[in-house]
Amino acid sequence: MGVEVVVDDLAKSFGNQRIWQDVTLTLPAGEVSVMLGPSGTGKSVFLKCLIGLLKPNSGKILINGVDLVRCSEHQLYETRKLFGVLFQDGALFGSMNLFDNIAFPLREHTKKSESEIRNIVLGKMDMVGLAGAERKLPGEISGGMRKRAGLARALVLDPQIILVDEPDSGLDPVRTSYISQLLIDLNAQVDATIMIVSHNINLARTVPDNIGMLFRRELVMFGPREVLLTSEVPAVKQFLNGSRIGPIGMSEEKDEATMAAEQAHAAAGHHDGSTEDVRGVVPQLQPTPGMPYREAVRRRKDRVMRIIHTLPPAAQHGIVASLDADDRLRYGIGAPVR
Ligand SMILES: Nc1ncnc2c1ncn2[C@@H]1O[C@H](COP(=O)(O)OP(=O)(O)OP(=O)(O)O)[C@@H](O)[C@H]1O
Repeated sequence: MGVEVVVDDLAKSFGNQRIWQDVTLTLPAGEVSVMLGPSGTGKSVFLKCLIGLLKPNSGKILINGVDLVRCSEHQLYETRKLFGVLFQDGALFGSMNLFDNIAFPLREHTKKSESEIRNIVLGKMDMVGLAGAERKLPGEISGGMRKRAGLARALVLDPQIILVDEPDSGLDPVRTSYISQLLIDLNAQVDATIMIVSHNINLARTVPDNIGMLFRRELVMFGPREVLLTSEVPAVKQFLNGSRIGPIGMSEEKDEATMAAEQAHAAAGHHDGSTEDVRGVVPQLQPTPGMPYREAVRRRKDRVMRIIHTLPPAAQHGIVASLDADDRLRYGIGAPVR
């Protein structure tokens, strides 16, 4: 099973440009989490801090008892072995075919024989739906296939934590849905802790167990998906509906007067630019039939039911509504009122 990642009071600046501060959250072991936020709010910076590519100014990142912010180079090197990362563009070597690209970490970091490497690479390529494409060069395949290849490469060392930077960037909505399904299927197969950075609303609504959002140099929220999907916090609500109405502006922030003028414009019947008005908790993606049971589901239900009394009423309602008869029995909750 994947490992828990505890982030405590993390802050990051470049020179005197504060990116974010007070970021405190826990990525629960083996669950899928998404970090949302408008462009430029520091999602990729957060991801790079998690893997130790960037150093936060203060705070802690605890993995298996090691604080990545203060640990030795050796501990950082060892802890990094737990990670698999899919960067935005797949970060493939253009001159190597897919097989060699995916084999690269195995050849660099292990002493495995070529026949073992072949078995692992073909297995991972099959897992991401790329069987038969071993000899293709990155320049000969679509963006979606490059992402799959990047994902296969992220998987070859059997990571316990998988970080995925904007899996939807450059993909059409249909290919984005396929990659969303692939991420859930992977989680069912490998049970790793997965953190996805994205601003794709559909992916955020349907894939993760937990959602967080960065805005105005802070973590606005992080919690079970039901909390953000039912949130009345203006920035969260605006973002999840892709609307112009709310505190998020063209260059991140808006003043009160602009907000009031836009609100009045919308109230007068003018369209707010959103094509999405989805309310409440939409169903989460399930693994494709034939895939193993996703262990995170049971663990997450147990975890969320332990803290349900601390969550807002709308989120509680969404969680209870998603329970089946067996769950209700398990958690001692009565039948729904008809
Ligand atoms: N190495 C760096 N040095 C200086 N500034 C940086 C560095 N990396 C990122 N930044 C700045 O940090 C801010 C956040 O960037 P980041 O790429 O993390 O945003 P993001 O939320 O991932 O955006 P997007 O959704 O558009 O990818 C930006 O202002 C960026 O210019």
